[in-house]
Amino acid sequence: MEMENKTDRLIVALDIPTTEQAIHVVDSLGELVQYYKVGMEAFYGMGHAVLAQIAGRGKKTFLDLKLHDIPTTVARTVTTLCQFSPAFLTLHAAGGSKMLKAAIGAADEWAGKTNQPRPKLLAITVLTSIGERDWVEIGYQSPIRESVLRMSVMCKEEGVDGVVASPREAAAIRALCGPDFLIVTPGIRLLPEEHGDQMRTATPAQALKVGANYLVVGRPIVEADNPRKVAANIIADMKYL
Ligand SMILES: O=C(O)c1cc(=O)[nH]c(=O)n1[C@@H]1O[C@H](COP(=O)(O)O)[C@@H](O)[C@H]1O
Repeated sequence: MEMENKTDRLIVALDIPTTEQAIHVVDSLGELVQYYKVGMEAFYGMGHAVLAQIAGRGKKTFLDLKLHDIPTTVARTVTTLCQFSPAFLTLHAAGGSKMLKAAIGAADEWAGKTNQPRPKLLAITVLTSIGERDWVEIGYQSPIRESVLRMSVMCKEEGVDGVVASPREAAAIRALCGPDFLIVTPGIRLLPEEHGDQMRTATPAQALKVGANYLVVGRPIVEADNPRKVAANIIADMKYL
C-alpha cells in the first residue's frame, strides 16, 4: 500500500456529542493529527454536518458506524454514506460474506457513477473490549484469535480493504492476508494499566511493530487535560519504533 508518514497514521476517535467540543479538539490538535474517527456518539449527536466541518479543516474522516444488517440494507446505507466522502467506512465482519460483498458492490457502483474515489471499507472483527471469557459467554467456541483470523481471511477473500482488530492479532493477520491488507488497531494505550473497558491492548510502538497501518486512540487524548501533549507523546512513541 501507499505508505504515509507513520505519525500520520494516528486516528483520533472523536467520541464526543457536540460540534463545539469536537471542533475544539480538532483545532487544538492542529497539524499533529490528520485523521478523525466519527463514530456513533458523534454521528448521532451531530449528524453529518460534523463531517463537513472536519473536511473543511483539511482532515480525513473515518466514519465508524459499524454497519451490521441484511445485505440490501447495508448496501443501501453504504451508498448513502459514500456521498459524505469518508476515507474509511466500517461494517461488522460478523454480518457475513454476503453482506460484505453487497457493501463492496454498493461502494464500487457509487464510485463508478460519481467518478469519485470510493471510501475504503474496513470490517470490525472481534471488538477490543471483548476478552476470552466474554467470547465464550456469547457462545463462541474458538479462541478470539482464531475467530479474528478466520474473519480476516473471509474479508480479504471478499475484497474488503482491511480489518479493525486488536494489536494482539495484527501480526498473524498480516502474515495471512499480506502487505496490502489494511489493519487498524484500537485498544492503544501508552500506559497499559489505563486500559479501562479495553481488554486487548498495546502501546503505539508495539501496535506498529506488529504490522498495524493505523492506530485509533480516543479517550486518552480527547479526555486529557492537555490533548495536544498526549497526542505528541503518542506520536513520539510511534516515531521511536
Ligand atoms: O471500530 C472501532 O473503531 C473500534 C473497534 C474495536 O474493536 N474497539 C474499539 O475500541 N473501537 C473504537 O476505538 C475507539 C477506542 O477509544 P479509546 O478506548 O477511548 O481509545 C472507540 O471509538 C471505539 O469505538
